[in-house]
Order: sequence, then structure tokens, then C-alpha cells
Amino acid sequence: MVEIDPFEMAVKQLERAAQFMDISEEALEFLKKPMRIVEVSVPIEMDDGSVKVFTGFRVQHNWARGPTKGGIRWHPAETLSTVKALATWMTWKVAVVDLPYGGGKGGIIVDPKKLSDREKERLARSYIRAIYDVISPYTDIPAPDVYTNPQIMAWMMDEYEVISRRKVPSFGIITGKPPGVGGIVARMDATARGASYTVREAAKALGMDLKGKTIAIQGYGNAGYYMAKIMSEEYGMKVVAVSDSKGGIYNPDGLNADDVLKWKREHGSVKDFPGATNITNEELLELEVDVLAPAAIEGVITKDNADKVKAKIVAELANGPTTPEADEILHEKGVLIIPDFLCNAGGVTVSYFEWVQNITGDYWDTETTRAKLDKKMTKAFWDVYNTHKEKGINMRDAAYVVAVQRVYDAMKWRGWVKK
Ligand SMILES: NC(=O)C1=CN([C@@H]2O[C@H](COP(=O)(O)OP(=O)(O)OC[C@H]3O[C@@H](n4cnc5c(N)ncnc54)[C@H](OP(=O)(O)O)[C@@H]3O)[C@@H](O)[C@H]2O)C=CC1
Ligand SMILES: O=C(O)CCC(=O)C(=O)O
Repeated sequence: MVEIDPFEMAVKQLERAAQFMDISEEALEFLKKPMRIVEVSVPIEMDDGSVKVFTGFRVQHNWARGPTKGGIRWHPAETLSTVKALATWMTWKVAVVDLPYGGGKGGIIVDPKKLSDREKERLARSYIRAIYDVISPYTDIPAPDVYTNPQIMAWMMDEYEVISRRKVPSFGIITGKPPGVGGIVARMDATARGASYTVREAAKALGMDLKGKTIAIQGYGNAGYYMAKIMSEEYGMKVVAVSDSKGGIYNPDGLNADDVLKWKREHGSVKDFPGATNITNEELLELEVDVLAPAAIEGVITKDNADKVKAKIVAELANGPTTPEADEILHEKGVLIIPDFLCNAGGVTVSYFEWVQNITGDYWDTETTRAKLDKKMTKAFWDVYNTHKEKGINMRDAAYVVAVQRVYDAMKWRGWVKK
């Protein structure tokens, strides 16, 4: 699905945005490379008594603005290039919402659907033992991402405590934990909720009333399911299509988010949901809808299908769903893209709130957390949108200009680059 290597794509996006900024060549070269790349062997005992060794990564792209932060993915198609790209995008993500963090990401090449719960726990613990020396509540703070979840975060946090022999502030080693072991209730739907605020603001910018408008969502995991639920229940939008790795479903009269989730849990996929027509993931992207929300994997909107996208707003909940060639095509068609590292920054923003609570011991209620998230996301949206209008550049370039400038300034203050 991905047309170009993900890390090449991340570098290409940076180089392109640099044309619209006054940034030195030395700073640009610095930003094109992660500051630290760790590759580890992650051995575990399988339930049948055999030992399997998985390959894991942790990449810390840039820590000029603070400790690195970013999720851990467990995916059979994980590559070092993907993790490097995702760590780079994290640097821009935390900068665009102005969090005191740098960007990082981790991954293990594994198909978690083939592991038992006991094997998953051993894998989580073994990975923490392998990367222990490069993480801490004050240097690099992981979190969930594709195919990892609060339970896995809890095992990882527990292993960290076992090794460090400390209770405080070990909660702050990882975010996205279950509530009750230092987690924050508002993290579960934070990525989608943050995205919903950016869609709300984008609709304002376009003079569009979201009520009754249609949305198609690719991916029905954490980001996709909550996006369906929030946009239908809180904004009155009609969710006409959703999908997962096995395929998608379409119903022009709208789908109920919870009924689809129940069906997926019982049948292993959204496919064959009663009353809906099965469609492919490719068809979903080309539907006649007002908002399209890719919320699964990278590289799905390419030069081959961008021209067929009919949505007025593309809300990128997934990281890297649109290739640079597709970007230009969408921009020329007048589609308003809410770029990934802006659109999906709600997850890491609430992770930041969780970490602040863990290291200060001051815990807030859900309403307070959501109000703070709304403020952060709304400001970030308008910082980017206004840059897009003022400079006459597309939304992705504008998001880069805002974020890269903040990281560049921090690098200059630290004396890492002279100009
Ligand atoms: N969760 C978070 O806080 C954040 C997530 N993101 C990004 O959002 C995206 C989704 O993450 P998240 O929801 O957490 O992940 P989950 O693991 O919860 O869900 C992933 C979803 O994507 C589907 N999927 C996997 N491969 C494909 C494919 N080839 N085609 C279509 N669908 C596919 C999965 O299908 P199936 O159910 O069949 O396995 C699943 O429904 C990722 O790009 C992630 O990096 C970004 C910021 C924060
Ligand atoms: O919650 C976090 O710290 C990071 C989430 C993440 O990996 C992402 O935003 O892509």
C-alpha cells in the first residue's frame, strides 16, 4: 500500500516545508536524522515451552523540547523505517500542540493476534527489560499505539517498577495505562476526541454545519471506533462507512457505532454487519462523503486514488495516511486536509496530562481534562490554519512550518545549531 519508504516520506515532507521557512542547512540536516535508534532482541518463552526471539525498536528522533514521547506498535509488518518515520512525526506532533516533549516511537515485529495473553505479557515485560536503559519518566515515555492497549501498558509499567525498585514516579514511565494504576479515564477516546475538535474547527473555517453531514472512517480500533461514536452522538453526523483490516461496510442511512463494535467483537470484523453492504477499504476512501477519516495505517491515499477522493475534509487520525504526491492532488482539488500530526495529537496531549498527574500526584476529573484538550487542539488548529492562509501554503506544509520552527528555536537556544 505504501508507495515510498515511510522514513523517506517523512524526510521529503520536512524538506518540502523547509522551503517556506528561514531555516539553516545545518538545522535541517540535524532534523532529518533521529538522535537515537535502538534495536533489541526480545526473547520470550512461548506457551508450548519453546523460545521465540522477536525484534524490537525504540527510536528517539529529537529531544530539544523535552523528553521524547510516543507509542509502541506491535505489528507483523513493522520496520525500522516505519518506526523512524513515526518518531519523526511525533516530534512535529508534540511541537504543534506545544507540549514540552520531543518525539519517539517504539515497535516490535510481531502479530499479536497469534499470541495468547500470557505470551503478550511476557513480550511486554521482555521489551521493557530490553529498552530499560533508554527510557525513564524524565527521558523517554512510551504509550500505546497500533495493537497495544492499556493492559499492555500496565504490564510494561509493572516490569519497569520491578527493575527500578521504585513506586514514585514510576507511574510516569508510560501513559495510556488503565485508570487505577495511574491511567487517566479520558485517554481511551482522546485521539478521536482531539480529532473531533479539529474537524469542528475545520467545518467552521469552511462554513459547514456538521449536523446531518456524512463521514467515512477507515479502521475500527481505538481511533476509528471512538471517532464514529463521537461524530455521530455528539455532532449529529451520519457515519455511513467504516472498515477494518478485513474490509468495510456501507449504509447510506448511517451506522450505529456501538452496534458495529458489538458485531466486530462477536464476528472478528465489521464485515457482514446486518443492513449494510460490504465494501473494500479502497472503495471506502472514494465514497461521496463530507468528511473522510483514515484511522488505520499509513500510505492509503496515494497518487493512484487521490483524484477519486470526494470528501471536503480529510481528517487524518492515522499517522502518514497520505503520500506527498497525493497531498498535492488533494490540495489542488480544494480538499481541506487536517494533517495527521495535528489531527491525531489529542492522544499524546492527554498522555501528557496523564504524565503531569503521575509526576505531581494531582489528579483531575474528565471534564477538566477534556476542556484542557479542547483548548490545546483548537489553538493548534488555528495556528496551522492561519499559517496556511497567511503563507498561501497547504495545511500539511503549514503544520510543518509551525512545528519545525518551535523545534528549531529550541535547538538554537540549546546551542545545538549555531544558526
Ligand atoms: N491510539 C492512539 O492514541 C493513536 C493512534 N494513532 C494512529 O491511528 C491509527 C490507528 O491506531 P489505533 O486505532 O490506536 O490502532 P488499533 O490497533 O486500535 O486499531 C487499528 C485498526 O486499523 C485496522 N487495520 C489494520 N490494518 C489495516 C489495513 N491494512 N486496512 C484497513 N484497516 C486496517 C485494524 O483492523 P482489525 O481490527 O481488523 O485488526 C483496526 O481496526 C494508527 O495510524 C495510529 O498510529 C495516532 C495517534 C494516537
Ligand atoms: O500517547 C502518546 O504518548 C503517543 C501516542 C502516539 O504514539 C501517537 O500520537 O502517534
